[in-house]
Amino acid sequence: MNVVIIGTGYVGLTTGVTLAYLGNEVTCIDVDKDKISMLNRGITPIYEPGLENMMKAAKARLNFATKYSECIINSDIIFFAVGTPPNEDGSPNLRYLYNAYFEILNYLKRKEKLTVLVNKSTVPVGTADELDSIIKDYGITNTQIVSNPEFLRQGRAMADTLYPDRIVVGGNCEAVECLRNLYKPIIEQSFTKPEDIKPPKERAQDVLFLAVDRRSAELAKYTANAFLSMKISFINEIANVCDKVGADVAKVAEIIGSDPRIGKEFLNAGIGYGGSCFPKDTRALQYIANTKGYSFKLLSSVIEVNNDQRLIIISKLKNVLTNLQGKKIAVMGLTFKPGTDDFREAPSIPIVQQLIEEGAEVWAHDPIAIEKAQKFLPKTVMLSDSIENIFINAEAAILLTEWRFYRELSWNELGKLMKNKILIDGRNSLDSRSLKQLGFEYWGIGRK
Ligand SMILES: NC(=O)c1ccc[n+]([C@@H]2O[C@H](COP(=O)([O-])OP(=O)(O)OC[C@H]3O[C@@H](n4cnc5c(N)ncnc54)[C@H](O)[C@@H]3O)[C@@H](O)[C@H]2O)c1
Ligand SMILES: O=c1ccn([C@@H]2O[C@H](COP(=O)(O)OP(=O)(O)O[C@H]3O[C@H](CO)[C@@H](O)[C@H](O)[C@H]3O)[C@@H](O)[C@H]2O)c(=O)[nH]1
Repeated sequence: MNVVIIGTGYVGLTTGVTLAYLGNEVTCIDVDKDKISMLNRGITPIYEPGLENMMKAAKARLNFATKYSECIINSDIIFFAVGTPPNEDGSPNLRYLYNAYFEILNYLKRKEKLTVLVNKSTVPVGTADELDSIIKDYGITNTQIVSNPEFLRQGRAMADTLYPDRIVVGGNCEAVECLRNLYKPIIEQSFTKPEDIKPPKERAQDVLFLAVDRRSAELAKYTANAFLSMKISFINEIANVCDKVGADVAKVAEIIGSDPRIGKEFLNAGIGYGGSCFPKDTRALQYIANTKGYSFKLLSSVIEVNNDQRLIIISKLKNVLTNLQGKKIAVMGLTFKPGTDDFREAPSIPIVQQLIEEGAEVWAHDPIAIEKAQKFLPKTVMLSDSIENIFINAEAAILLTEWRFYRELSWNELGKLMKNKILIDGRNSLDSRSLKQLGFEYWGIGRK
């Protein structure tokens, strides 16, 4: 099939490369000239394991462009994967999506064959209906809009796309069948498996294809993210209770998680969730409910708990150091989670800002994103490629992103560089027992 992807970010690029790999002719369009120029040179602008290799493998069927052009006329399916970032009030900004739709209207008018327009961007309930009526007002009748929410995780985007649990398509029959056909190799798992992209260990055998109405598909995306965020905020509150009563949150999570009704995923306590989706989508769902006169109390608490949780690490530091004025603090990990170079809503940003406000001298390290960090952190933060540098004379170290790199460090040697061997693990990721044996004063989140 002829596919056009509008918006070549995490979602658009992953989708475009995958669909080309599966045998479709794909054109990826983006207004960002630098991104397209990199892609045309075979370089991926984002860090996603397996993406670059798959892009190479699909090269013959993959085009990148900055201009909407004749490819729209020839397309069977057009995906919209532009950003929907939050406005000040939490509502999603739909400017990019509407702009993209307006850009293609003139081309659609010239088309004879049916075009399926696919909303992959996360959008409020009713957006597809609204776009549908705008298109009809322009006298265009040969299009059908479907909602096809995306559930990939950054850092695992390729595996999540090739080996998803489910594919959700909301829309009317003809368009839904067109997408079922497009996704057939994934639904049936009948493609050549790339060697460097492994399926998740516990994946169900069949990929569920869920054909629903558009509004349910649109709401399901927000619901999934809100529910996962709720699990994280819930376990974080349990961790805070653990700290008060002397229990271990990892043990509590293991016990409750072994009940399949609860499930063991997303029960890692820490400094809260970040990233481009959970903070944005929880606020968007809260906003959507509010606009309909419904106050979503549980979701408001999920958001509030997450905001407070980020700064818990500062209180823990102050408990051991009394005050932070003039003290060197080593910060490990800056991206919002391991496996990505993304800083959107990274907890490291408010934490580092607060450390600076408290007068600390902040030295920070990240295994892959130290250059990018300059754009997001205050200028006074000393960013270093060398883990040793940040530990020299440090009064304490804090871990904010659980990169494997930090678990594999030679802690004995690093401890010798520090002024005080104090370690606060904001992700409960380090081996507390061996660190204590090495003489570290170790504090986790909700760990005895
Ligand atoms: N990042 C994720 O993990 C993820 C997962 C699931 C769903 N989503 C949703 O998917 C959507 C896209 O997210 P993303 O992270 O890929 O965004 P992104 O910011 O990485 O990419 C969006 C791209 O769209 C481009 N763009 C904006 N306006 C355009 C236009 N008019 N024409 C062509 N290109 C245009 C931008 O230049 C940018 O490259 C969002 O709604 C997001 O909530 C994201
Ligand atoms: O037990 C956990 C699991 C995650 N997190 C944090 O939660 C955030 C989000 O993590 P993750 O879900 O792995 O990353 P994303 O790439 O943001 O993916 C989420 O957001 C995407 C965008 O909507 C969805 O498509 C995915 O299904 C959804 O998992 C990160 O800050 C993690 O550190 C925790 O604190 N504890």
